[in-house]
Amino acid sequence: MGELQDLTSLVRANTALLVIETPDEARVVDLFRHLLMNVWRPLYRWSITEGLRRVDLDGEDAPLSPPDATTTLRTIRELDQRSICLLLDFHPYLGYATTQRLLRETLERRGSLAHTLVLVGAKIELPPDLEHHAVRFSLRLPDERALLKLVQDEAAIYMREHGGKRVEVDQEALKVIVRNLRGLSLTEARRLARHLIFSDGALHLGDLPELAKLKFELLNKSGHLHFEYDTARFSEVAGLERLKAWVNQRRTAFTADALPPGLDPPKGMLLLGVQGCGKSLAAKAVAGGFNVPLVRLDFGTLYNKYHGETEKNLRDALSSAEQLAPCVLWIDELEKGLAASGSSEDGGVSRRVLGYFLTWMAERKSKVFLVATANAVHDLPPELLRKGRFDEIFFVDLPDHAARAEIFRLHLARREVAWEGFSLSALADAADGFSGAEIEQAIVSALYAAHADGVPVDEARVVQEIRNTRPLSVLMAEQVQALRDWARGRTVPAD
Ligand SMILES: Nc1ncnc2c1ncn2[C@@H]1O[C@H](COP(=O)(O)OP(=O)(O)OP(=O)(O)O)[C@@H](O)[C@H]1O
Repeated sequence: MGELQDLTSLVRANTALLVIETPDEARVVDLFRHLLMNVWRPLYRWSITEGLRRVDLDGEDAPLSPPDATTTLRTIRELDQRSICLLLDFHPYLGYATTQRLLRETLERRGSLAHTLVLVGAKIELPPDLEHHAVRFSLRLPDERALLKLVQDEAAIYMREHGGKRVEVDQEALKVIVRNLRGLSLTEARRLARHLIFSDGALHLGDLPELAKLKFELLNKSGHLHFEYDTARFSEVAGLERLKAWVNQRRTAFTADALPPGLDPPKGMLLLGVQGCGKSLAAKAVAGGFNVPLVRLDFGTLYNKYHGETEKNLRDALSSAEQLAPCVLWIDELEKGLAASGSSEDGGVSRRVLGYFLTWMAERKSKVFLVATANAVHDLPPELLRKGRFDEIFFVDLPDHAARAEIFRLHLARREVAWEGFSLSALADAADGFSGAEIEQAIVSALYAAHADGVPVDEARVVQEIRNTRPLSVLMAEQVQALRDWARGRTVPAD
């Protein structure tokens, strides 16, 4: 059913109080004007500046009474036909006892007809007494056709204001921009489109990072998501060949406008494994490869001692991520947020959080690709590892000889060291048992040492730093082996 039909049903059912949270006030008024074709009732609109006016007629009537909140409610109670009253930004006045009481009596229809009151505002919190009278209604967000039209309108405005100068449009970029405006209300999308167009009179691929950042700032209302400015490319990741091929196969299905027949959008993967072997880097590379924003959810910050708040925080964070779709949602150290304990020690909070998270994973349809990373696999709840939760569970092990050589090459090159003069194979031999992070650290230490001596870094110094390092695979040999044993049969090797 469309949103107009949904609203019509609610009005026909004589719903006493509708609450619509949106910045698109004008769209709500429009929608209700259309609704009058399905169910005829007088339509009134109120704001503190304009007072209560009837607006279903061709023009707009003069205000019925002074605009203050209590007089308005009294006027509404005296209306002699069942009416719809749109109250724009009325909720601040609910802080007053008289207003609150009057509204409650109106909703309970004591001495007045069965009017439908509609509270409209960007964010509406109701006193508990009123909340149970309210039906919250979400406006459907504009689709790509509406967004494309909006961008074109803004481009036309730009042209008018710049003496006929046309906006330079890269058609490929336009498609991606419109796709990335999804999840925003019309007002928000218009603001961002205007910003991109008016900043340089053009729409091009270079606008995408700015758009992703602005959209994130608008949508991360919960504050639990972090926007990761740094994504990566798979060319910066050594090894992990099977994982790369797997992601590559899913790229077009994730980014395509229309899904290939018979396929659901890929949902995500879990990366388990040894510390410092590139799990976080791979998460960043997935976002870079899909060309979508990367947002990180810090599970640890969701926990709150007040009853129900933790679940609410998770709900808000996941719903912000869905509004940001298409995006990659990265949950680092998943085991910290969803520890296997799930006992009643915490009043069942971790059980409920896990339950909500599993349902979300199973039921979501939006293009949020989840990349969860974890080190302490024994702490993960078994439900999470069951087949079908993630599309795939990869085990990221220590890099093999070829991957180590590639890690040396990548990191020497990144630090502008002429790696051609180094024997990458000899370095890879020396760094047997090292993680990528440890190799990177050895290069950095060698660079510091060479800098202090005022000479360029050479292979011998890097080898020296490697010899000075006791890698985690030695220091924690038993844990690493236990991890590998656990992973066998339960996960797919990433390499
Ligand atoms: N396969 C790799 N290719 C290139 N660089 C790597 C690789 N593995 C690790 N590194 C380097 O080590 C750094 C740290 O790795 P990263 O944080 O991705 O590991 P991790 O597995 O997520 O570790 P942790 O479990 O400790 O969070 C990376 O930023 C990168 O510079």
